[in-house]
Amino acid sequence: MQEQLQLTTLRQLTASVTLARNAAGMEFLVVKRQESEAIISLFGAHVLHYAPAGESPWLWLSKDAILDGSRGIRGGIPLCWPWFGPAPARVGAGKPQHGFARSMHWQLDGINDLQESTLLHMSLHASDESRAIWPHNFTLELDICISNELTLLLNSINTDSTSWCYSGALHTYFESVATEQVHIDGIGAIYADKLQQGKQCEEQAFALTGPVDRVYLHPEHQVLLRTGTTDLLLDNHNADSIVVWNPWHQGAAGMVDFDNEGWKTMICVETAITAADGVEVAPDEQHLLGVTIKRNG
Ligand SMILES: O=P(O)(O)OC[C@H]1O[C@@H](O)[C@H](O)[C@@H](O)[C@@H]1O
Repeated sequence: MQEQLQLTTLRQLTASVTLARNAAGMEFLVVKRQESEAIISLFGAHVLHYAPAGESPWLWLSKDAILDGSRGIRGGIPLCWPWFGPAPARVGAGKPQHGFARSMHWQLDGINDLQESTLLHMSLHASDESRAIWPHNFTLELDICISNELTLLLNSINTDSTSWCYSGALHTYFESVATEQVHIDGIGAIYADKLQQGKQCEEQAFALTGPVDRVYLHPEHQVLLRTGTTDLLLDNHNADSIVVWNPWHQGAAGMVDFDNEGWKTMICVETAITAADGVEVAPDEQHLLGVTIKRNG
């Protein structure tokens, strides 16, 4: 993966973490531990890669992902915030899909290199740039915990004098062996089908046989994803829904950063808050959205 990204090491930050840069000048944290490895971009606080040592990656990254900071990265775990999907009416027209957190530079606040895990603490603060898109003050904190499992905790803190609402997602792209090998349990049967203008549908067992863009409305806390190589458990924290997305070949062809064959070996299972009004956060209050991805059994 480090080769695909063509990273040059800048310096060792801790025993497990090095700072690296690609040819476009983007900075990355490369985590190498005894039991696992990960790569995180400071642009978007974006986890691009996670794999248990010696095993195939759990996350999918498009071969055509654009890694120059001009747009969000296709693959890994983009952070959709402070809204999911097209900007809601309360925000106004002409705002970026999935918000702005995935396409801004984040601050690295600290690294805790522990024997059982490596913790990365990152944050994004309101700025003139963010207020031009969303006129509120906030601090967004992301804690990433890397061990034999991967945890992301996204904490939305209201530093403003009035309440605001947010929605969003930990928009995880998983690597799979082939579409027919993907099985998902625990998402429930009821979903809003974004391919049918949000029509509410019901399907008892999920099968990936064509394009899907679905918001599962009554998921269980724990979702089981079978990718063909690994059975993964997703422990979702405070999500009101799970989004499942695969654009299939027609959809992928319409995206410059989605490699032509990539749709065959990916599935997005997203830990999301999609309610139209989102979650209200009062001044000085905070709200956590999180996921732990781990091997089943
Ligand atoms: O191209 P983007 O902005 O990264 O979005 C990718 C997809 O993200 C999914 O979460 C949405 O449900 C889809 O509708 C969308 O197409």
